[in-house]
Amino acid sequence: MGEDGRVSLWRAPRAVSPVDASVTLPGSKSITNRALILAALADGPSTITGALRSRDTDLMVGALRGLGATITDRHGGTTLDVTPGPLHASAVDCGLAGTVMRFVPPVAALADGDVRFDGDEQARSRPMGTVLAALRALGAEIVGDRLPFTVHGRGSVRGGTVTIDASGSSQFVSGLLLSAAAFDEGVTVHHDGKAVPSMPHIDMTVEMLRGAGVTVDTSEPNTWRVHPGPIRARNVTVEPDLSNATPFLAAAAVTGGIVSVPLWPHATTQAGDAIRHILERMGADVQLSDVCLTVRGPETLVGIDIDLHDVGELTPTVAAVAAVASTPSELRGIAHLRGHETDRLAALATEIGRLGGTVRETEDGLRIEPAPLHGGVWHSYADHRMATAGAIIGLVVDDVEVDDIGTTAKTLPGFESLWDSMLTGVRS
Ligand SMILES: O=C(O)C1=C[C@@H](OP(=O)(O)O)[C@@H](O)[C@H](O)C1
Ligand SMILES: C=C(OP(=O)(O)O)C(=O)O
Repeated sequence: MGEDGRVSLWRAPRAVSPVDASVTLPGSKSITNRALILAALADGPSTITGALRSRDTDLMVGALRGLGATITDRHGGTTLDVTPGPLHASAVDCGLAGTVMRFVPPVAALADGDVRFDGDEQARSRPMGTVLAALRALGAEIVGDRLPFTVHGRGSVRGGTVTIDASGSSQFVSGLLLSAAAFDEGVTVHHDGKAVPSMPHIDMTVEMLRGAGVTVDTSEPNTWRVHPGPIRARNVTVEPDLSNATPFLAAAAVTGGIVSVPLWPHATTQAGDAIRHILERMGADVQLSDVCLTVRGPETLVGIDIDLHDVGELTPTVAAVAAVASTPSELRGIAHLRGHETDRLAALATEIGRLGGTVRETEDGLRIEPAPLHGGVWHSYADHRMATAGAIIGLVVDDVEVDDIGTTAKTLPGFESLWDSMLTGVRS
């Protein structure tokens, strides 16, 4: 925001030559926020190393501190020491963070006292009703169906079995599972509806619960059963955020350059790992070594026909690459993106269209045709991944200006300087 109250424009740097850089990314938002919830409910103190510090993770730290956990930091903030405490009345600011608004209410239901939730104006339209109705069915008392709402915590929650339609967000399932072991009877979640999106994120939840000694039964399809019992305190090291790596790897793809990301895990539940195969299918050469992932962009980038249902978080990056590809792309299976930070399908169609692109919003995705793009203002809609999508296009299109580049602080503070360093070939 400028001094006059208007959102300032960031001139997206144009790549004057193919990029050639190594970019080290901070920790994963999704892993950090899960680790924080589990540590706050654990049976002793834990340490989280390599944590992401960003708006979304700071909101999670603030929420859990307010509820009673003691959280201190070291090493510039990226090592977090978490000591659980009795959970009590509080007020939670969710900002625009899906992980805070969906993961913290079950923790609040365990508190002794009222916990009021609110967030950004834009967060008030993000879907919440499914999680709150499920919590009520499990014995919690809640007033409201979307932000703002109040959880009347009574110190314990009965738990049991609940059937929900999680086709709107995997976070509905993850949120219930993360606290479930602390409910008297544990929780069994059945999903009934169209396919659940972002399944790798539910796998991440299950894997992290099991890592903390919680018994989770996933033997029946669309059913997750968490047994009641202690959540073991443990020290966790957070992987780099692979979704946040995708704009940098896309930079190699669109400029015909080369970008390496150190510490890319060989086995991971992060959705961002899918970028390897996506960029390969679009013509890039992708190599995963013991030390890093390296993407070399092709001479001619081709479009892609792909179902992104499992990895919807990558859509803004993939759409930006597709917008400058030589052949059409069809991105499918992502109707649920209409409930993300903003309606991402409408936002991408509008903004690529504004720069001269040909994009059609379909029932469950986007169809993007090759077209010569020109400069203009790219609107971010307070969405970090919209802002980085504008930056990708701006590498190869003159005079693209991104409004509110600062919104990238939701998950990647300092994005602009990391982007500049990539362009100047600094190896971070
Ligand atoms: O659990 C998580 O950490 C996330 C789950 C996904 O949400 P949806 O299932 O709503 O897409 C993903 O898009 C989001 O960025 C993070
Ligand atoms: C959908 C996203 O975030 P949130 O955790 O707020 O849902 C995202 O980061 O792409």
